Amino acid sequence: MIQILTYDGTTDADIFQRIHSSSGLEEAVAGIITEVREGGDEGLLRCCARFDGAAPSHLEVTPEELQAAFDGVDPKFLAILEKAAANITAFHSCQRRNSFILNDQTGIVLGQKVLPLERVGLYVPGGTALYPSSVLMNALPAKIAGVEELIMVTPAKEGNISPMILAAAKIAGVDRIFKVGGAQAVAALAYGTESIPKVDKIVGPGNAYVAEAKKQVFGLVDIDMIAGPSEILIVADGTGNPRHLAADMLSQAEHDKLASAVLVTDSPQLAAGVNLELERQLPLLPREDIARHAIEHHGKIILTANLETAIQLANRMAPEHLELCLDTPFDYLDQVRHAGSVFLGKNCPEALGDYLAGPNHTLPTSGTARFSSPLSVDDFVKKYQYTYYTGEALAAVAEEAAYFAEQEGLSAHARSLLVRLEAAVSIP
Ligand SMILES: NC(=O)c1ccc[n+]([C@@H]2O[C@H](COP(=O)([O-])OP(=O)(O)OC[C@H]3O[C@@H](n4cnc5c(N)ncnc54)[C@H](O)[C@@H]3O)[C@@H](O)[C@H]2O)c1
Ligand SMILES: N[C@H](CO)Cc1c[nH]c[nH+]1
Ligand SMILES: [Zn+2]
Repeated sequence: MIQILTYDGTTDADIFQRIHSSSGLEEAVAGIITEVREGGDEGLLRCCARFDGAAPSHLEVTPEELQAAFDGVDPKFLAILEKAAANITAFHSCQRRNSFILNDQTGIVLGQKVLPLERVGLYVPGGTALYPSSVLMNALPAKIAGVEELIMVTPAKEGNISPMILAAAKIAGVDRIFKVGGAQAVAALAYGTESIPKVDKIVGPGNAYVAEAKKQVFGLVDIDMIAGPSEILIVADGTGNPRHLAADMLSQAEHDKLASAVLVTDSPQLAAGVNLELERQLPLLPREDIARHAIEHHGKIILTANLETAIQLANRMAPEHLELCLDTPFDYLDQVRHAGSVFLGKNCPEALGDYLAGPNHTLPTSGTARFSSPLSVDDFVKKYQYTYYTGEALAAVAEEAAYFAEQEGLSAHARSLLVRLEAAVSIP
């Protein structure tokens, strides 16, 4: 069902879909942002009525609503959410950064302070599928970083948010939750309204409207990344199990018609076997239409001469998720340069990472793993640096620094360096 390509060293590495942008999207989103910036809550509610069918009767989820939702969720699911939260917390706790002080020169103290962001907005998608896992993956690193106030927004259907989403928010310690989604929610977080406080940074995945809104408000606030459709690239040799590999490809294909699933192997037998398995398993999926579209339009099976070439190709593609379905995957890990998250061995389906393993599932897509990283505690802190010199320490370097300034033609800089010196009698 997928065309099997033989890699000749020139196969286009630009296989993953670029960030989706439809015509008119930019203008439509700019209009929504203006409506919220100028109209505040009124503009926001108008947009909710227009794009989500109805405006919620009240914007903020009350503590009673939150508790009732939590109490209504299947206890088995609550226990799994708690377990996922514990694993995500354990992993992300290792990412904490310390401030430092450098005072190895007499009379000089240098330092860098790491501080949590004060207020962060978390977008949780709520259109076609529900992602309580994304609540945990985005909120927990923020809590670990020490963010003072975490504001969540998500679309409400008929005035209500899914109890599973609310339960995940309660477990993760989200501070306030608002029943708004889409570009209007991003605008409200960026500019603030009477009800929704302005935040310093907006994180979380969303559809094309959400992504475009994040792009347009970047600069006024920070954003995490523009996440495109899901991607998986599997490197496997002839010992791979076609049934398992096809299942892994379909796990990401079912996210989105634009999702990509790629197998790179040195085994023609495995390639053919996975192809047959894809066709066999697709009709078993409730989201067959989405997964079939993704596989048929953005699925690839690529044959390489050996595994080293397979990994070189993976590096060129810089996939969001990379599975090394090999018997000795650690032998190959050092060859990996560009990927969002790597899954090692034959017992590590990528879906483990979506929910439970602990590493983050908000990852760079569309080849951006070449220069960007998974969402982490780093996304929720900022730094400032500081410098202290005694008079003696300044005197020891002032002339050199002033000379440097003169070379740049900046004599006021030079003057400020020399004017404090004891011997600065000639400086007026
Ligand atoms: N990368 C990740 O970690 C990750 C995780 C979960 C979800 N996702 C992605 O997030 C996306 C979720 O999208 P979704 O649509 O289900 O939910 P969403 O919440 O992102 O978008 C729904 C909102 O879009 C707005 N909207 C819809 N049609 C509109 C229109 N014509 N004009 C203006 N606004 C409009 C509405 O306000 C609606 O509430 C998917 O693409 C999914 O793959 C990614
Ligand atoms: N695989 C998605 C990111 O590409 C994240 C996710 C959430 N739930 C299931 N999967
Ligand atoms: Zn997934």
